[in-house]
Amino acid sequence: MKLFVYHTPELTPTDHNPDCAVVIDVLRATTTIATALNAGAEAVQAFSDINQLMTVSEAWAADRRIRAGERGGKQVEGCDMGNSPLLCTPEQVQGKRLFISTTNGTRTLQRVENAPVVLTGAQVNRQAVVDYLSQHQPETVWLVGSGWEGAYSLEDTVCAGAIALPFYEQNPAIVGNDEVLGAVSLYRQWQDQLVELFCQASHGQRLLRLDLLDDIKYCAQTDLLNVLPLQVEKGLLTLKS
Ligand SMILES: O=C(O)[C@H](CS(=O)(=O)O)OP(=O)(O)O
Ligand SMILES: [Mg+2]
Repeated sequence: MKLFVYHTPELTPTDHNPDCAVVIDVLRATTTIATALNAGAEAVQAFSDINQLMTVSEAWAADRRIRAGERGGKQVEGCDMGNSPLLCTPEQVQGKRLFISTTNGTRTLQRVENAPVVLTGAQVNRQAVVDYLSQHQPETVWLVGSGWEGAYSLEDTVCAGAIALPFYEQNPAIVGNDEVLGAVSLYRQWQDQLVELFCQASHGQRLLRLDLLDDIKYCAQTDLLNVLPLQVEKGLLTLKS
């Protein structure tokens, strides 16, 4: 197995796909996806285009769907919620499909949708991702951060390091690109102070300006949820059983 870390979807190679792609958007899309599925959502369907989300979700009865639309950290008009994982409670999502479109994470999912295996990872389900990779040993694995509008995001790369660390410690030869070592080093440095790191990050600063410190604290909880979102068809994620 070779691990490659890409800080943003724009930095991934365009001429080939990996055997397995792990989409990472800690603040907040992949944290929200893991939380919603853990809370009993039937599935999560991701859209990079909000208008397409609204059209496709129209076919679902209002009591069987939740429209989660976010741009710039704020809820999109006409949606039921924005992108906060704290709203994905069993009472809200049980048995419903979460239709989600966010600023960054849903674009990353689109970028890697043709990979044979697509998973979503966040700090909250880090171990579930590690367990899958350890068990299945894909030949090439991309850990793809979502960044922010094409720019680097600390929180996504530190999560990539959290996933890569156990493999690197077991066999340094798994390193596929320099970014893996950078991510592992970042996580080693900050693993016990993730809230502090996230609050210093540009993304965390944006969320703090929106009074969303509780979201940051929730997203920083390592291995909170033993769930693994798996793409079963392009853009459609369910729990890996
Ligand atoms: O909803 C979020 O936290 C972000 C948007 S922003 O960076 O807060 O403006 O979207 P995501 O796609 O989860 O990075
Ligand atoms: Mg993000």
